[in-house]
Amino acid sequence: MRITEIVLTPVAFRDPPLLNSAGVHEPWALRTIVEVHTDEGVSGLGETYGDIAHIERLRAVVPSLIGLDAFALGPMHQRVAAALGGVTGSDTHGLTGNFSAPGTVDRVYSPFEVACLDIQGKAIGRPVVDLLGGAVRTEIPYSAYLFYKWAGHPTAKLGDEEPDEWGAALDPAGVVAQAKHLIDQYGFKSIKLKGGVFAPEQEIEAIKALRGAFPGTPLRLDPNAAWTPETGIRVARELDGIVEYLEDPSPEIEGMAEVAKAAPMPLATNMCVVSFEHLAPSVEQNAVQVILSDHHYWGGLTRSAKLAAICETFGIGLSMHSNSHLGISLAAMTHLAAATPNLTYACDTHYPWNAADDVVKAGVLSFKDGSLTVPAGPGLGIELDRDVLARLAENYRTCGLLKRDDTGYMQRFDPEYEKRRPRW
Ligand SMILES: O=C([O-])C(=O)C[C@H](O)[C@@H](O)C(=O)[O-]
Ligand SMILES: [Mg+2]
Repeated sequence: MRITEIVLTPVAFRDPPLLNSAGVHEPWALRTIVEVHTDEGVSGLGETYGDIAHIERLRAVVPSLIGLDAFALGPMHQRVAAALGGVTGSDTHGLTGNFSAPGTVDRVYSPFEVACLDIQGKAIGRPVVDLLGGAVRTEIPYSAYLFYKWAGHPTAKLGDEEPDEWGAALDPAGVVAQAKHLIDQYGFKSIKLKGGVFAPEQEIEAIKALRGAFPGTPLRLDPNAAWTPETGIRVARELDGIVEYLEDPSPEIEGMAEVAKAAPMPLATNMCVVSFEHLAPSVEQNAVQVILSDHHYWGGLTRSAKLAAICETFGIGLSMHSNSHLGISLAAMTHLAAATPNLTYACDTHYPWNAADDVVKAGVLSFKDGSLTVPAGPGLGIELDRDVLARLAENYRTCGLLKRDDTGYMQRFDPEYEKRRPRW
């Protein structure tokens, strides 16, 4: 079953003004939809970042994948590495941390691997989860992903925004209201708050307000490395018994290791351990106790399964990370989570913030009690909505954005704003 054609479609979809330690989300989030076609008429889908440097790398490797067997994933990884040669420039996206050449190969390979697994599943009439070892669970819990947020995107200056359907969340009461909104709609049973926006005292207060409003619900706080190790230790002690893990309190493996020595709860990361070469130094220093896997940068679903085995070997917990994404990514995340026994935490997803613009036909990916049922159809079990795809591709052509730039967008409204890590 040979690959005959690969179509890359960059898309843009609406994104609310979600705040984080690097700035604020722009009005459009970018992704690339990957379609792989074969000589047997079976096609597969993948989804990845939409930043221009990443798209250029995807384009650069496509010719070397034409003619390859859709089952030849090992050779495919080698071909991607060879086509990228000595990777230069930055392939970072958002707040996903350290750039490295092997990590870039894994990022570029990932959507092609997912599309080929979709093809393989369709060819043998089985869901992708069966290609990953079979489902150890069929309902995949996701967490309510809360963000501090402006009421809407400003027109010219901060304060002139038209409120969107979510409204503002700029203090503990706003955060609790947002949690209620998300939980009422989706039924989530655990909560993550994206922090690193306000001084740690306010974010501790917000977590305590969530604890009061949702007793017994597992909570997490993620300031994306906005705190010095000293601040990280102070916050960790304040949140003892309140959060199930603290995510990326401080920058780098060394900073996390320092916090970990004193923190009463596990530390999690999607910033300092984001590629296979980061695992050994992290294990040596016991820097993190939970890794947020993400198939978009761990090299697809099969390499994420390898990460899971390494975590099991070293007694490291496993959770799942997300960035702004659409339903192809969500379906892939769900199959992976279903096949990964030691993924014991509810997965992150940005999907509720972007669901209105999904390129996947409605019906399959619908949350019940905070969980998704693993799609049962062959492959990823989803279908592309070509009308939506065409609309989002047109958005991409007209939106004027070529890469994610949370800091630059923030500076339009606050010229003094600087990205600082750590800030407190
Ligand atoms: O857990 C995380 O660090 C993320 O989800 C990274 C994302 O870039 C998030 O901070 C965002 O969307 O602003
Ligand atoms: Mg994180």
